[in-house]
Amino acid sequence: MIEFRAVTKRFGDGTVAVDDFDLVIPSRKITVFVGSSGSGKTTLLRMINRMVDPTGGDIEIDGHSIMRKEPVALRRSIGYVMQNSGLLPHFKVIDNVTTVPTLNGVPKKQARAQALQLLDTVGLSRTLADRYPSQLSGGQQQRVGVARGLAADPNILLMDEPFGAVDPIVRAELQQEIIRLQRELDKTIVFVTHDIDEAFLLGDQVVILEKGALIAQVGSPNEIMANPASDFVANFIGTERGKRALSLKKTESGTILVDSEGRGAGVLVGGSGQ
Ligand SMILES: Nc1ncnc2c1ncn2[C@@H]1O[C@H](COP(=O)(O)OP(=O)(O)OP(=O)(O)O)[C@@H](O)[C@H]1O
Repeated sequence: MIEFRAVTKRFGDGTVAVDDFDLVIPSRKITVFVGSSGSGKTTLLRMINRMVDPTGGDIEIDGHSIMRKEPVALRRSIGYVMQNSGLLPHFKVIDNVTTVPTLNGVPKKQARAQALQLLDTVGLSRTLADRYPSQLSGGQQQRVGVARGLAADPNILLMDEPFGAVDPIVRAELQQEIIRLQRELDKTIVFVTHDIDEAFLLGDQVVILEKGALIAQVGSPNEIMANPASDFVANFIGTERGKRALSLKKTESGTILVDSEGRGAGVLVGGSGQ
């Protein structure tokens, strides 16, 4: 469990990116921070592994304050995946994946064998191990980024808009991979996105943020959709419009669900749609 307690981050120029933030992030679930640009998502994420230190409050992991942990060791014990994969361009795929375990003292041969297994885990062929990042597609690079994030076998995996730069089809594949990986590996994943559909697809817990990391609403996707806490949330998640504003329409052949444009979106199953 990760717990934020009254956490504030004021940067040197006076910008308050995070203002008095409280949240419990449950273990072995996916928590998604979603909000518009500048709402403080990345700052929240980076405070978990001390890439950014809070200026107020405390963050605990399993009851222990991160402020008492050595930042470099903490950072190496938590997986981090960022947009554009963050791979080292002059390192081969395999060396990108083994960097952190090697720094942690894992013998080279063992680190290499584990890295090859991780390529399997993220759905990449082992034949790509000796390529350089520029010789991979964007989606393959992101998979390597995920393998690298998992390399030290961390309990916590932080993901900062990891699929922002890939095309929608590859993005959908990668989203399914994350759902599968979470089920298989049982990690605590904290995921940042500005895409509410991605947040609802991946999140067990979704945290909708306004400027200053003010929590507009926190809950499961179903809770938020069924009961938006404010007009801001309703507007942000699009309950009034688009594919989330579904209504029943009677047709000659039965009752169907239509979206706000009147396009067929599905049927109600279980008899109530007839
Ligand atoms: N190093 C810094 N110095 C000063 N201000 C910063 C710094 N890093 C971030 N900020 C500011 O803090 C606020 C929150 O930034 P943050 O990157 O956390 O937002 P975000 O929600 O992740 O945005 P995006 O979706 O655009 O990545 C913004 O106003 C940003 O300009």
